[in-house]
Order: sequence, then C-alpha cells, then structure tokens
Amino acid sequence: MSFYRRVLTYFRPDLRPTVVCMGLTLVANAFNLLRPWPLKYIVDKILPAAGHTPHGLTLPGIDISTWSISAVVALVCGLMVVFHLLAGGIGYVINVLTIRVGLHGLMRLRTELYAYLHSLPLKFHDQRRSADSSFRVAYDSQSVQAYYSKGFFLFQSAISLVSTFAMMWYFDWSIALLSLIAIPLMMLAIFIYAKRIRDESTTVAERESDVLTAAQEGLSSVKMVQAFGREEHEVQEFSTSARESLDANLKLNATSMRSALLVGTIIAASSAAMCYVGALHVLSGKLTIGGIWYLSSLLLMLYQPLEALTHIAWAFQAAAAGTQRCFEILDKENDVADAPDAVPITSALGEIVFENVAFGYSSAREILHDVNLRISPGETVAFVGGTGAGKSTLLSLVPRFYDPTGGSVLLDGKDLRALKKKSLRDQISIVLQDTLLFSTTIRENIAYGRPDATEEEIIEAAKRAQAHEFIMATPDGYRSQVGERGGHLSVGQRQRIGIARAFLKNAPLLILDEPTSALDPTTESAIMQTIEELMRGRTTLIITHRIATVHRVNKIVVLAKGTIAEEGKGPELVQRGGVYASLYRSANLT
Ligand SMILES: Nc1ncnc2c1ncn2[C@@H]1O[C@H](COP(=O)(O)OP(=O)(O)OP(=O)(O)O)[C@@H](O)[C@H]1O
Repeated sequence: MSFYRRVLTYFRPDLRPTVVCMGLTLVANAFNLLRPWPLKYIVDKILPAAGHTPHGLTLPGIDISTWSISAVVALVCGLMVVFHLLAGGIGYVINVLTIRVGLHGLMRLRTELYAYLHSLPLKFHDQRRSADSSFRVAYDSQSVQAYYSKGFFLFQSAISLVSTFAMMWYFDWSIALLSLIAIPLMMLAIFIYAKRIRDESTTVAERESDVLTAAQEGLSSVKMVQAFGREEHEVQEFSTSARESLDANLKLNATSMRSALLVGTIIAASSAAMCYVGALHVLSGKLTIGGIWYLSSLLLMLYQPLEALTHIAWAFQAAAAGTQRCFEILDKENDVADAPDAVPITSALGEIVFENVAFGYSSAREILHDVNLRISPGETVAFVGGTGAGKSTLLSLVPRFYDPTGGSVLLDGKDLRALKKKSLRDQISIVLQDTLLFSTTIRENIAYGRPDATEEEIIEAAKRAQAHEFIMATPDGYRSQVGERGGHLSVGQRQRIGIARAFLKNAPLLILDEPTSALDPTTESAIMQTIEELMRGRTTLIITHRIATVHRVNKIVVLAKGTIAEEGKGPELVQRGGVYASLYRSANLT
C-alpha cells in the first residue's frame, strides 16, 4: 500500500464528516469570493452615479429611489460584513470538524502502535530504547493528524485557487494568465526544499527522542545517580542531547525560513508584474478602477493559497518523517507470532521437553546449545550454574518470550510454536527476582493476571502468600497505592505480592527466576515457605544461586556455557564431584 493511502486508512471511518467539510468548503469559498465585491460596486457604480443623482439610484432588484446615497453605501458595506460572517461561520464549522477527525485518526494510529509494540517479541524490545518507542507513540504519531489537517487545507487551497483564477479570468484574462507565471517557479522551490525539509525533520524527531530517552533513563535511576554522586555527569549527558536537538531544530527552522523567503519573493515579483499590467489596462480603458481593486483583492486570494500550498508541501514532508517512524514499527515482523494453524491449550498437564534446543539473541553468538531435558508433570526442577550460563535464557523459551533458533520446546508433547501464545502464557505463572509492580493499588497488582478475580479470591491469595498482614497494616489496605514501580513497599513485600499474583493465577506451570535472591536470609526463609506452598501440584522451574534452597529438590540441572553439564538429585551431584559439588562447597554447605 502506498504511503499516502496507508495514512488515509486512519481516517476512513470519518469519511462522512470529511465529505460534509468538502461541501461546506465550496459554500465558504463562494462567500469568500464575494467579500471584495461590495467595494468594487461602490467604486464603479455608486460613487460615479452619486455626483449626478444624489437620490433615485437603481440597484438590481431593490427599489431605493428614496434612499440617501450614504444609506446605500452603508447597505453595500453591510454586505461585506454579511459575506465575511457567512464565510467565517462556515470556516469555523469546518475547522471544528477537521480537528475532530484529525484527532480521531491520531487516536487510532497511537492505539494501533501501542498494541503492536506490546505484541512484538522481547527480542525487538531488547534491541531498542524503550523511551524511543514511547516517543513514537506519544509524539511521532501526531504527524498523522497534521497530515489530515494539512491535506484538507490543501483541498481548500486548491478550490480557492481554481475559483479565484476563474473569477480573475472573467474580469481580465491577460492578468489571470500572468498570475500563472508564479506557479512553475513555486513548484521549483518546493522541489528544491522538499527533501531537505523531510530529512531535517527526521533528524529533529530523532534528536527529540534522544532528549526524552536521556531524561527518562536519568530520572528513573535517580536513586543510583545520587548514590554515586553522578548528577553532574547525568546533567552533562542530558545537556549534550538537548544541544543536539537545539541544533537540529535551528537548522530546520533556517531551511524553512529560507524557503519562505524564496516563495515570498516569487509572489512579490508576480504581484508587481500584475499591478503594472493592471494599471496599463485602466489607462487604456480595458479595466475600471473598481475592477483593479477587485482584481488586487483576488490576487491576494490567489497567492495566499498558493503560498500556503508550498508551506503545506513542506509540512507534508515533516509529517511524513514522523508518520514514517510510526510505520517503521508497524512494519516490523513479529517473529514470535502465532502460526496460522496454532491451537489454544486450555489446561496443561505440565510436561515440558527441551529437544536439542539452541538459541542466540543474535546470529553472531549462540547462548544455548544442544539442551535436552524432560520435565514430568508436577515435577520441580532447579536450574543452577555460574553467572551468564544461560539459565534465565533457557527458561524464557517456555513462555515464548523468545523462540529457539534450533530444536524445539514441547508442552504436553506439542511444540510451543503450534500453540496460541496467549493460551500458553495463561498456563504459566512467573515470579521474578524483583517483582515489577504497576503504580496502582495493591489489589489491582495482585489481580494483574486475573482482573476478574473477586475480593475474596484476592484476599485468599494474599493470605497464602503471607501478604495479608502487612497489606492490612497499610493505611488503605488493599486499596493502598504502591507507588511508581512499587516503590512504597519493601523488596520482600513486593515479592509477596508477586507470589500472591501467582497463587491467584493458579496456573499449572510455575517459573521462578531467583525469587529470593534480593532478600535477606530471614525474609528468604519466610518467603521460601510460601513458595514451597505455591509449588505444590505444579510443574516448577526454579533458578537460584542459593544452593541450600534447592539442594533437596527432585531434580537439579546444572548449566555451564549454555548447555547441561550435570543433572540429578543434589546429594548425588555432590558425590559426583563436578560443577555442582564445587558450587555446593563454595556455598559453605559441606
Ligand atoms: N536480552 C539479551 N540480549 C542479548 N544478550 C543477552 C540478553 N540477555 C542475556 N544475554 C546474554 O546471554 C547470556 C546468558 O544470560 P542469562 O541471563 O541467561 O544467564 P544466567 O545463567 O541467567 O545468568 P545469571 O545467573 O547471572 O542471571 C549472557 O552472556 C548474557 O550476556
């Protein structure tokens, strides 16, 4: 689909108001053309007649034989106000409607972009800065509205241009022809500046996005910045981004102003040429004084849209840059998408099999290789190994955050890629090292995975996660706000909320990625009890550095350099004297 047709799709639902606006434009344009006419009438008809017959003037269709001349002039001048009001009133309605339609289009693009960003795999998000994605959703998307309003303005200008030209032709065709000289010159100016303005607008959007990223990253880590006394460095980094944005904006403005100067000069030169010819025509009697008044007003009406057209052409280029940045995201292929024949899974038994699994975040480096493992329904398997061994990576293949680059992962005998992703994720609860909370109430955070849960179910889940007591001690209980990223709660409290979430979701598969490593030993052993309760009856995959926590679990898998080095029960592995045994020894458990 061409770029412009694609932009139009966001406004298709508003076709009716658009057509209404087009019709109203024709009416408003007719009144606009009439606006200078009363002055012509006064100069050509009323004033010459006034010297001879102060009374008894005949105007078409009106008997004003008894009126004074000043009353007639006042009546005709009154018409100027009437035409102005009518054109202005209709213009007001058009503006309200076009702004409405433009904003609706913006809402559609924004929502689609935001939803698509959520559907894209983590691999996509890993490779980019989240602030840049936010910038595209919040700011770049606005250019689609600019497209609509400028596009409509283009239509209005074209109508005004054609009708004004026709009127000028009617009064003096040679002056009308002369006015056309400016058009190819303006086209040339548009051609010269269009690409430059588009490129410079893209640079402005990129630099603005950098400013937002710098501000977002710096402010979201304000605690660490202050702890390390790096405020000056952060401000320096920000001011570099701000300076680059300023330079890009100044450059774009300078280009716009240069182009405006060029267009203004073309218009001034053509107007001067027409005044010259018009004056000669008055001298030779081809044109009345009122006629040259009227033509000069029409000339303004002709060049205003012409000049506007050049600005619109450049505004289009600027809007194209922003819209293109939105389309760039929408065109990204979702490589972890549902297959067309994917089937939903309603209630998994919980058998997980890794078959010759290989995976790399990029083709340059393979992180996992040759992983073969079978986990029975209801079994608990602990994954241990040195840092960077690939434990989190391996477990992130289960909810399909990533797809393996080689081999396959099976749930209950079915390749995960043959299952609907949403239904697969419904079967899995995840508790991470530091539970991420949204800045809303405790209640909503617990119910995040099951928004339809009842009050009783939420309280029951919190009780099982041993969170009820501290929740009730907060000022508003379950309605208390947790602050940004859960900042009003301690790490242990956040973790309990995460566990309550998992209890409430009640999924057959449980993934625990270092759920206690951020906690002190006392809190850890308390939380471990609730986790053990949570693990009951579910297939559990747990990653931990705390060997003591998992030494007694049914199966321990030791990962080293992206592959399974050892597998078995804790005491057996200690006996074997391999990697696990040394981990066990370094944990001072011997
Ligand atoms: N999103 C990512 N993009 C690129 N590389 C990544 C990404 N996440 C992890 N890696 C790399 O993959 C390798 C395995 O990381 P992973 O987090 O799976 O290890 P881990 O065993 O869980 O380590 P730890 O115990 O320290 O958390 C590391 O070398 C890491 O640098």
